[in-house]
Amino acid sequence: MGVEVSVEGLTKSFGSQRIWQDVTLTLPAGEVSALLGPSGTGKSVFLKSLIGLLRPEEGSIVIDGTDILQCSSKELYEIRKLFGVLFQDGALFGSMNLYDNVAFPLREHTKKTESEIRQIVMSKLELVGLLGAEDKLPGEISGGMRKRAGLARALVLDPEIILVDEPDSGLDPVRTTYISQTLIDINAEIDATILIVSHNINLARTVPDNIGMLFRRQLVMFGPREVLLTSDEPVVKQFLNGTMIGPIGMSEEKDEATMAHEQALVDAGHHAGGVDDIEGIVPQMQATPGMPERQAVARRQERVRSILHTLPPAARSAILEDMDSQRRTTAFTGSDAPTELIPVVLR
Ligand SMILES: Nc1ncnc2c1ncn2[C@@H]1O[C@H](COP(=O)(O)OP(=O)(O)OP(=O)(O)O)[C@@H](O)[C@H]1O
Repeated sequence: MGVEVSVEGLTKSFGSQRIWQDVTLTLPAGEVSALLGPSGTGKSVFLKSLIGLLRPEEGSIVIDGTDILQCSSKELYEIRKLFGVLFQDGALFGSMNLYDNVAFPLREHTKKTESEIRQIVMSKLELVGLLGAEDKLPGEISGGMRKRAGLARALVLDPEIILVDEPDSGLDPVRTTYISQTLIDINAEIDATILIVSHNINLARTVPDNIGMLFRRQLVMFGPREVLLTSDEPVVKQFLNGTMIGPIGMSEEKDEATMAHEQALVDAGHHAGGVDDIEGIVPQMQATPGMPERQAVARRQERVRSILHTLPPAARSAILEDMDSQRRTTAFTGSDAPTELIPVVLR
């Protein structure tokens, strides 16, 4: 199973520019979490900090018992081996075909034979749906395929933590759903801790077990998906519905006067953009039939049950409703379930 990542009081600046401050959150072991936020709020900076590519000036990042901000460079090197990272553009070598790109970390960091490498590379290419494309160069395939290849490469060293930076960037909604399904399937197959950085609303609503959001240099919230998806926070609602009405502006946050002016325009009939409010919580994606069961589901249920009393009422009732419907599904598909379904005749 993947390891827990525990971040406390993390603050990062570049010179006098504060990116975010006092960020505290725990990525539960083996669960899928997502970090959302408008462009430029420092999501990628956060992701790079987790793997030690950037160094926050305050706070701690404890991974597998080691604070990577305090440890030696040798320890950091060891901790980094736990990670698989998918960068935005897949970060593939343009002159190597997909097979060699995916094989690269194995040739670089292990003493495996070419036949062992072949077995691993082909199984990861199959997992991301790229079998048959091994001979292609990155320049000959679509952006979605490049991301899949990047994901396959991130998986070959059996990572316990997978960081994914904007898996949807440059992809159409359908390809985004396919890559979302792949991420859920990967979690089912290897039970790794996954953090996805994204501003894709569909992905946020359907993929993660836990969601956090960065805004105005703060972590607005982080917790079980139901907390953010039922939140009344204006910035969260605006983000989830993609409208222009709310605190998020074109390039940065808005002031009160701008917000009042825009609200007046909408009250006068101007369309605020975005989609209509989606009532309730969209069901979370499940692993593709035939994949192993996601171990994270049961673990998360236990964990969430233990913190239920600390959650806002709307989130609490959404969680209880979900647990109830899962119980009913399990009861129906359990050993007492009818073995034959009565066919429905459509006329
Ligand atoms: N190495 C760096 N040196 C100086 N400033 C940086 C560096 N890396 C990022 N920044 C700044 O940090 C801020 C946050 O950038 P980041 O890329 O993390 O945002 P983001 O939330 O991932 O945005 P997007 O969703 O558009 O990718 C930006 O203002 C960026 O210019």
